[in-house]
Amino acid sequence: MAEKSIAVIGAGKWGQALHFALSQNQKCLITSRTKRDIKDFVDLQTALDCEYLVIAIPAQEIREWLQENFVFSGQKILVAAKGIEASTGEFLNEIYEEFIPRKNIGFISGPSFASEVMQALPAAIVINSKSRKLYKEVSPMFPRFLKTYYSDDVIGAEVCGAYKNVIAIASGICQGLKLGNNARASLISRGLVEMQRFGKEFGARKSSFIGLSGAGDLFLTASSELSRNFRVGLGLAQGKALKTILEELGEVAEGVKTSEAIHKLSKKYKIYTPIANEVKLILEGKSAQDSLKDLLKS
Ligand SMILES: NC(=O)C1=CN([C@@H]2O[C@H](COP(=O)(O)OP(=O)(O)OC[C@H]3O[C@@H](n4cnc5c(N)ncnc54)[C@H](O)[C@@H]3O)[C@@H](O)[C@H]2O)C=CC1
Ligand SMILES: O=C(CO)COP(=O)(O)O
Repeated sequence: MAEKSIAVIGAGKWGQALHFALSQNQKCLITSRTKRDIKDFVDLQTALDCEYLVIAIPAQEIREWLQENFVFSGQKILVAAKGIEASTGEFLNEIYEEFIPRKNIGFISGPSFASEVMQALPAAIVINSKSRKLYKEVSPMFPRFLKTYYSDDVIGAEVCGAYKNVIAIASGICQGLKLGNNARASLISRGLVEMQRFGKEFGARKSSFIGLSGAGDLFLTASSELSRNFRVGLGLAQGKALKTILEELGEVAEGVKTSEAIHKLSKKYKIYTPIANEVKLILEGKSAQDSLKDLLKS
């Protein structure tokens, strides 16, 4: 295995942005399931032979990808996805830990639109890992414009990153329905409370929700059309079918499937998750008007 070699797996928006960022301080390779004409592109095996892997494959695809492609040989992994597996309600750390020792895994969280990272605009992210050693190794790999913080609250970061996508859909609906800035701010702040209540059930730390991973990423995603999840909400408010919205988007909006996962988990553990529940119902066809107005009334 080469020394301090690093590769990004998955050449979507975030994978390419992370490749750009990580290429500032060292050579960084990139691969994806289809061959791409992009700088540093290598085949999957060459990428898998690297010591550090940044895996930027969407949450719903990761289990199958790991089963089919991954053999652990000491690699250290940074997980870039933000979502919860809908079919099982399992968190990504649970899935990854079936394949890789916990001490070798870190999760990237925080407010970080790929398009802004691609322009080298400043941002702050969190590397969440049970291993501070891993953080110390990977932190210098990031460029100056991406300031890194450390947290060991892996589950907190995961809940924040996944849940904010669902609230961003709700916020996009709110915006699309022209319910006003007051309504949107209320929705976002109640969303933060809801995320925290949900996370508490799984051992997430309160402080993560008021930091970069929680409030930081939620405020970003739930108030900008740069967010794919927010745009899903706008489309729903316009009465478009989900299928059409997702086809037009052409990129992943993790909040769609994550709302199913949250529903599954909140039912199982009896957690009060009113916003996520309404988002799931709207995605299934309930009128966005009725849903959001009811939610903000009750
Ligand atoms: N775009 C952004 O600003 C950010 C995205 N994220 C997260 O990163 C993850 C990826 O998002 P994006 O790259 O933006 O999405 P994207 O839709 O642009 O790209 C997803 C990539 O995953 C690949 N992929 C999908 N299924 C696969 C499979 N089964 N095997 C191999 N590759 C597969 C696709 O070919 C595509 O290249 C998501 O979980 C997202 O929430 C996190 C932070 C920022
Ligand atoms: O997670 C993100 C920014 O931190 C990106 O959000 P979207 O997937 O909604 O575009």
